[in-house]
Amino acid sequence: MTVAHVTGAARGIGRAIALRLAQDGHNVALSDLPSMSAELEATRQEAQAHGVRSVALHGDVSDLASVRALVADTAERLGSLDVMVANAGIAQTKALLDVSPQEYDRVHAVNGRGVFLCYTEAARQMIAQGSGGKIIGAASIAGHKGFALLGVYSSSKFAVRALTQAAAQEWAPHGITVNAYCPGIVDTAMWVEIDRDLGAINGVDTGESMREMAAGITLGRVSTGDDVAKLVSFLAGPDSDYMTGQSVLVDGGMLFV
Ligand SMILES: NC(=O)C1=CN([C@@H]2O[C@H](COP(=O)(O)OP(=O)(O)OC[C@H]3O[C@@H](n4cnc5c(N)ncnc54)[C@H](O)[C@@H]3O)[C@@H](O)[C@H]2O)C=CC1
Ligand SMILES: CC(=O)C(C)=O
Repeated sequence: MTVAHVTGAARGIGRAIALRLAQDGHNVALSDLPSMSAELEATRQEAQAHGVRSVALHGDVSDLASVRALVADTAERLGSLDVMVANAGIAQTKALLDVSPQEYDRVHAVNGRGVFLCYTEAARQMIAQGSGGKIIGAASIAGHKGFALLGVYSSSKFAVRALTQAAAQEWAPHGITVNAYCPGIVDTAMWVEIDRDLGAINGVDTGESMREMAAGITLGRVSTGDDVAKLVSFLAGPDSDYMTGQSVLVDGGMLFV
């Protein structure tokens, strides 16, 4: 049985991925910030109901010591690390002229450095194990197009795509594939926050910004976490063995690139 680690697994897309990977038969290590421990434990219990082993771990993906411990604990408690899903991320909805250098750094610390640390620490473990692996990161449609009022967030997601391409080339000799998923508008707590902040900036009612963005979705609805989890299930399994360095849109047809 393979072992998958999912960061940011307490809620939203990470939770959906955790449950789908458990359903697929992976043993799962699920991690999130300590402040999310109740939600994380609920996800872990749901995952375990699929008949796999599961552990809940706490850590901050922006911190090297923390990510090292997450990887080491996964291998120690579940026997190996075969799939890393670097899902944790934060949003920021602000005009560029209003973003302080500290605010810029925080977004990149979680979304950029966090993915870098999860990718590299997972790769070190997989290389030591000697049996390859699958590394998967959270990018976004905002990693394909810079969105107004989401400029710093968008730049952090472009970074994920670049890291994914470079890592794929560097670690192919070790049998490790590296790919990213690029959701569009997913109905999670993150989008509730973005909708609220866009509404405040543009002076429109709650829900209006999401409705406006959703109007551009070819398939006519916003995404669920499960829509994204289906793609991650494929990327984590053997059917994607001949795929690496890709950042795959799963956006209902918002961007055509
Ligand atoms: N919701 C959306 O429309 C889209 C989301 N994404 C990306 O998908 C990923 C998941 O997004 P959602 O589930 O919507 O977000 P969310 O805000 O609902 O969940 C994110 C999870 O990550 C955790 N987290 C945040 N900072 C962390 C840190 N420093 N260390 C460890 N965990 C941390 C949070 O506690 C939370 O449980 C993110 O990377 C996001 O940027 C990409 C495209 C669209
Ligand atoms: C949260 C996110 O990535 C977008 C584009 O909405």
